[in-house]
Amino acid sequence: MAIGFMKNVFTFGRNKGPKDDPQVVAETPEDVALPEEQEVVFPEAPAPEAPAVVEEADSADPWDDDSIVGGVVGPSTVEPEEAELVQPEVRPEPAAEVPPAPPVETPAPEAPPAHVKNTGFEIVSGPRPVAPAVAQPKKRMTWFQRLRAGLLRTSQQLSGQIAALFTKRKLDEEALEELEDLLIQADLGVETAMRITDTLSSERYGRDVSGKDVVRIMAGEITKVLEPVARPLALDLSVKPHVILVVGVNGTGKTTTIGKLAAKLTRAGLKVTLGAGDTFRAAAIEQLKIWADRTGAEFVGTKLGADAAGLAYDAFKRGQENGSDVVIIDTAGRLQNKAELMDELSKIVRVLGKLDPDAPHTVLQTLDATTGQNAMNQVEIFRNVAGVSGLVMTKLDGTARGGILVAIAAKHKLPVYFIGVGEGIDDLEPFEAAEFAQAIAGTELEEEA
Ligand SMILES: Nc1nc2c(ncn2[C@@H]2O[C@H](COP(=O)(O)OP(=O)(O)OP(=O)(O)O)[C@@H](O)[C@H]2O)c(=O)[nH]1
Repeated sequence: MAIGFMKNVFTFGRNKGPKDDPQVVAETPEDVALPEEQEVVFPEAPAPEAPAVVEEADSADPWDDDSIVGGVVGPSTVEPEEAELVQPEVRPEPAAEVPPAPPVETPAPEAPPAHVKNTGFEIVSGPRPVAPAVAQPKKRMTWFQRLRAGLLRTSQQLSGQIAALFTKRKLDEEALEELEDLLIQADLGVETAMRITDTLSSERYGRDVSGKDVVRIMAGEITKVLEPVARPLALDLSVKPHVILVVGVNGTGKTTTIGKLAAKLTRAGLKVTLGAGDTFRAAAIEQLKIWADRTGAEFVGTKLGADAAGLAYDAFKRGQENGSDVVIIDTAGRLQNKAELMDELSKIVRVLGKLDPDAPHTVLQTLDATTGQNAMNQVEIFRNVAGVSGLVMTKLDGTARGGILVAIAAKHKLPVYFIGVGEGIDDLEPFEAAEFAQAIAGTELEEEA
C-alpha cells in the first residue's frame, strides 16, 4: 500500500511518548508524525495513475496493528473505514508544444520486500476470518531498536570481551577455550558455545582473527540454533475454539502477554474469550478484565480463591457456546518448586481435556528475559507438569539477558512464538531468529525490521 511511504512515530498504547523516551529517535524526516488532519499530497505526481494515498488515521484507535495487515489471517486489502482517501495532486497537462513523452516501459510490479513481517501466528486449518478494517499505526522506536536496547548490555559485554580476547592474536586452543568460557557466561549454553568455537576453529584455526570475525560467526551460529524454533503459533480452527493455556512463574508477564495476544487475534477478526484462571490475585482478575475490554474479547472470571480448574472449564465451555475462535486462559504465577500449585496446573490441563481430549491445544509459557539461567529450569519443570508446547520471552526491552533463550532453544527445541518488548498493547512481536541473533551479537541488521 502507498501508506508504506509514510513512516511515522507511533505513540498509542505506550506509557511514554517518543519525546519522553530518550531512546526514541526519529531516524529520518519521514519518521516524524504528520500533523493530524493534514492532507497528504505528493508534491510531484509522478504519473496520473499513482496509487491513492490513505491518510493515516489518528492512532487513538487502539486497534492499529501493522503486523496484522498483510498477515496470514485476514485480507490485507481492507481499507480503513475512517481513513480519508486523498489522491495525489496531479499537475496540469503540459502545454501543447511540448513533444510527447517517449514511450515508457511499464515497470515490473514491485517485488515484495525481502523482509515480510509476520504476525507470529497462522491459521493452519479452518475458516479464515475477515479482519476488521484497520489503519496503519504510527511508528515510534522500532521493536528491533527496543530489543537491541534491551540486549545492549549482553551484546556490549560480549563484543567487548571478544574484542579484548582477539586483539592481535592467532586462533589457537587457548583462545578457543577462553572464548567458550565467555559464551557460556553469557548464558548461551555449552552446546551453542561449542558450536561457535567449532565453526570458528574450522574456518580460522592458526590464522589471525579479529573480534569482528568472531562476532559475525557467533551471530551466524546463533541464528542457526534459533531458526528451527522461530515458528508462528499455529491455530487449527477446524475445531473451535483453540484453547491456549498460559503458564509461568510469577510476574513473568502472563496476563500482559494474554492481553497483547488477544489484541493481535481480535484485530485479525477472530473471536476471543479470556478466562481469568489466576484466582489467587484479585488484581490479576481485574487486569485481565481490562485487557478483555480493551481488546473486545469476552471475559470469564470468578471470585478470588475460586477453583482455577473450574474457571478454566467454564471459560472453555463459554468459548464453545459463544463461537469463539480462541480461548486464552490465564493461570496464577507459581514457583516451579511449589508442589501443590504445580498439581493444580496439571488439574487444569486434565479438566480442559474433558471437553476436548486435545485441549489445551497450546500451552504457552512466559519467560522473563531478565532472569537468566533460572529460565532453563522453569521450562524443564513446566514442560513436565503442563506439557508446555511453546514459549514467549517477555521484557526483552529491559536490561534483558537474552542468551538463555538460545540455550533453551538448543536444549528444548520448543517453538518461540513471540517476544515481549514493552508493556504496551503492541509490544508483542513475532520471534525472528536472525534479528534476535543480531541483537545479542550487536551486529547490524542488513535491512531495518
Ligand atoms: N518492560 C516490559 N514489561 C513487561 C513485559 N511483559 C510484562 N511486563 C510487565 O511485567 C509485570 C508483570 O506482568 P504480568 O502480566 O502481571 O505477569 P504475570 O505473569 O501475569 O504475573 P502473576 O499474575 O503475578 O504471575 C507487569 O508490570 C507488566 O507490565 C514486557 O515485555 N516488557
